[in-house]
Amino acid sequence: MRTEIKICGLSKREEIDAVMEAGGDLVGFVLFEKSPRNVSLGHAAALAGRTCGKLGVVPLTVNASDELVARIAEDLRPDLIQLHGSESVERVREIRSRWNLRVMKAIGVAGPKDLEAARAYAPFVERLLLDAKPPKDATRPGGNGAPFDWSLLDGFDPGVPWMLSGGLTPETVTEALSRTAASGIDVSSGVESAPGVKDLGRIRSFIGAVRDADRHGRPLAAAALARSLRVREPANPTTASGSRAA
Ligand SMILES: O=C(O)c1ccccc1N[C@@H]1O[C@H](COP(=O)(O)O)[C@@H](O)[C@H]1O
Repeated sequence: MRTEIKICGLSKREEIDAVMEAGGDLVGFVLFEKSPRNVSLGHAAALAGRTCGKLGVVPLTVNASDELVARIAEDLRPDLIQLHGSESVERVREIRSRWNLRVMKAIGVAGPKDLEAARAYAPFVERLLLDAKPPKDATRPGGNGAPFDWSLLDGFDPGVPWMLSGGLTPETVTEALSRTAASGIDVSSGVESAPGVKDLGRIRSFIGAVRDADRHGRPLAAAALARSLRVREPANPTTASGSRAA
């Protein structure tokens, strides 16, 4: 199986090139002023152009206003919008239907109740993103380089693809992939030399470690994928013309 890789908080063209060359899938642009990775929408649109459609573009927002969501939809035409604030299920549904956007909802995880909360969003999103719950005095709800207890994720199967994030690094990602069934993985701080300063070598190492894990097999993730495909398979398969298959 191929793990989906998102590298978040990019601000330079050479970072996009590094993700593309190393075999990443998604690039994230932070549209949140309190983050050291904040970029303007115009700059994000220029960087998105650099992907030439070879990487998925994911703007990250925190409780975005209608105006910002509308501008993102219009100027960026993203592959997914990452909602990393306290957006309610109703707000997620509105963003999806009113602006026709595909949504990745981030949930801060510190205990089983947070996973219950995550499940409530599952029918209305294209991805869930599980991140560490931020400390009370944090200035931002994510991008804090903090991991959480992955054993909470044992048996977590929300019925929608989900990404793991929170304090991942090139050194820890292999273990994260062996211990969880995440279909994707997201990183920001762990591929930086200082807050907001991406390190191209660490980006390459991170993506390389994920692709190595893919090559060696990820039993938990493969089993989860097989289960979800069985759920989608019709009970009485028919041919394309509608008659019962032989
Ligand atoms: O990266 C940020 O600055 C950020 C700001 C506000 C919300 C989320 C943010 N980043 C996301 O947080 C997780 C974990 O990041 P890290 O690897 O622990 O630094 C990741 O999904 C980023 O997309």
